[in-house]
Amino acid sequence: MKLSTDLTLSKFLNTETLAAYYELTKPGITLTVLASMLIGFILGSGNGIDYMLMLHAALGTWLIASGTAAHNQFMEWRYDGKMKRTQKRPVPASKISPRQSVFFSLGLIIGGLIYLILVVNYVAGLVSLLTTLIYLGIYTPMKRISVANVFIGAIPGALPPVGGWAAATGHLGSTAMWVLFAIVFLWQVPHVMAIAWVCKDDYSTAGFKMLPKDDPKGYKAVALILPCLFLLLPVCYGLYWVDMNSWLYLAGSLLSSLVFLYYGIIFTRDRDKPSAKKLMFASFGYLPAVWAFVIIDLLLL
Ligand code: HEM
Ligand SMILES: CC(C)=CCC/C(C)=C/CC/C(C)=C/COP(=O)(O)OP(=O)(O)O
Repeated sequence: MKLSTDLTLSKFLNTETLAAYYELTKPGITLTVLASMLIGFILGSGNGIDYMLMLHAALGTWLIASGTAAHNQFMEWRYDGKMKRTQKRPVPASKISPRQSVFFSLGLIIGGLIYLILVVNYVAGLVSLLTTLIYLGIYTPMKRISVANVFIGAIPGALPPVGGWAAATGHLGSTAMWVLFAIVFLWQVPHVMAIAWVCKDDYSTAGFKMLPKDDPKGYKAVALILPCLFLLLPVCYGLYWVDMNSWLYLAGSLLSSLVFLYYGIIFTRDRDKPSAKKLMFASFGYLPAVWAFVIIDLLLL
């Protein structure tokens, strides 16, 4: 009995298995989610940041966000196995079994939720629970039903700054918090549409509906992307308007939004994979840039 426990433990602890579990948590997306939560926490804190509380909020959010991302990979492993982009993920590549991925992901979700409720506050816990439920319960199945999934997926995507705000303040009533929500919500539409164009064939082979129907020339995709890119300009102005940040943030975020818009316009003109790829990379840079301007502005001015 002892020997078999030791063998299971040593198998679990070998570096390849640990790397596979880490990959199951979608580290890139999860880290950006964590950064968005921290921005909500810092702005929600006003002048006095409680660093200990911030650390607890980060740990709880990291646990539940990782678990949520891992559970999405469990739910989609058969479809992921059909796409070039995702077929090397741990479950389709048989590095982790579906059963192991369920235990691991549910453990992280439940652990993170309890941690947030007990150590941070129940509002932050409830926001995270709502995030997980919308992402796994509505968005994930909807990806195979309708392109409207982008507007549903954008809700859990944009809730982490709200969770951060709730963690710092214990409540949800603030214009600045909804401005943060709007920035991430609007950013996701070009982010997702650009990726959907780049991975067009892959997504349709796996049966995902990520692009508008009957849109071979990409006009419908452009109609979704451009309004969001234009709206990011006044929405970014919102944080300056509510006095959360000053001119340095304003200049940096408007410049970032203009660069993002520029790549949106290039895509509007060309509507092909190379221009979609450029827009996709611009989307990867946009949020980190805006968050960096929020922080630099707070530190310097
Ligand atoms: C409906 C919403 C979203 C969809 C469908 C989506 C989809 C994707 C996909 C498919 C990729 C991989 C692109 C590639 O293979 O090159 C990606 C990359 C990325 N996404 Fe998103 N995403 C969404 C929302 C978000 C949110 C809310 C965040 C974080 C706040 C985020 C952060 C990132 C980051 C950092 C990357 C690049 C690194 C990586 O691939 O892990 N995404 N996204
Ligand atoms: C605090 C907390 C619970 C945070 C969780 C937030 C979270 C996981 C947001 C994900 C946003 C999103 C829609 C990603 C794309 O997933 P996808 O399934 O389209 O990506 P894929 O095709 O690469 O699997």
